Amino acid sequence: MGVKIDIISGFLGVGKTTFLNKILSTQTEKTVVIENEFGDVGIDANVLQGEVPVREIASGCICCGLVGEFQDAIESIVESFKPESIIIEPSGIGRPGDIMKVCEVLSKDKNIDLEVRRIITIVDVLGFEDSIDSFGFFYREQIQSANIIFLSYLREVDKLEKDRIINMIKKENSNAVIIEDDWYDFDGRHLKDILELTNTIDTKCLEKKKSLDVFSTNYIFTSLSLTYINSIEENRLKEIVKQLDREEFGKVLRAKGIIKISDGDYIHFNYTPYHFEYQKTLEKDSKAVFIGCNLNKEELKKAFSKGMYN
Ligand SMILES: Nc1nc2c(ncn2[C@@H]2O[C@H](COP(=O)(O)OP(=O)(O)OP(=O)(O)O)[C@@H](O)[C@H]2O)c(=O)[nH]1
Repeated sequence: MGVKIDIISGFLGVGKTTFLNKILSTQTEKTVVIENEFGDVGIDANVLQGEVPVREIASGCICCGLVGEFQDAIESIVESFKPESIIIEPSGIGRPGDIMKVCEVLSKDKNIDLEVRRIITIVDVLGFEDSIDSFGFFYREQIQSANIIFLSYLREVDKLEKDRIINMIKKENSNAVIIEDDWYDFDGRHLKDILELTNTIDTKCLEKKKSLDVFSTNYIFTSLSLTYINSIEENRLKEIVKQLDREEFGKVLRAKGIIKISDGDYIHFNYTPYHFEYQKTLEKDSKAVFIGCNLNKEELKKAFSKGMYN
């Protein structure tokens, strides 16, 4: 039997790693995770919990710039772990169609029996319209490739708005199962049950969704990684977030990291233009990643270094 591939797709900051963590807690198959981060510094591998081995591929997208590395990773995982399944979390600007293509090439050329079982796409209902307007080409592809779609931040919209967004998603993909309940509250078992229901879906319909062009997301998105950031005041961090919202450092679409705040605690923060939150963490390895378009990297660096001395 071939190795089953599940892809957890979705734009920057929609909840892919959170979703993955939930399903890993109930994993019964012998599984390996491939975690792809666009930035140079990986944050998500630290966040993943449990026993499942995680292979991290950073500094680009496994569907364009890092195809070779991705192929090598699959080959070595299959050879050394002999997994029953591989869960791939592409970066938020990754293209599932291209990942499917790579799996197909590996099956044909290297005789590795891989079967794309599911493409799960998570959509942030608050960011949907903005993102489809700004990044239609591949944002749409993430939705169109899915055979199951989960919705994030449902609690922040009313029923009317939720139905409006779901109708727009259906126009992009009428074949996918759209889970209309708030998955964020579900435990891993519940999510696994939902996913297993979609096992019966004929994944052949995914065939035609493979990308045909050679567009690379690396051309429009850039990232900045900061390491060894000194402590920063909580209020200063909140000020920086306001600056991010005002696009003072370019269009920052995602920021995340671990930093020390001035009372000595470390926090794990998550930012998108629609959400900002942070909580205390036991990690003590300061690092942050910013992903966006036209990033003003020098100003961003300065903002954080100012924070050190305030
Ligand atoms: N309240 C709420 N928070 C959410 C929801 N989905 C995600 N989050 C939070 O959003 C933040 C980002 O989630 P991640 O799981 O890191 O998102 P991601 O898609 O892996 O992000 P990338 O690193 O950009 O790929 C985390 O703090 C989550 O707890 C949701 O539906 N509701």
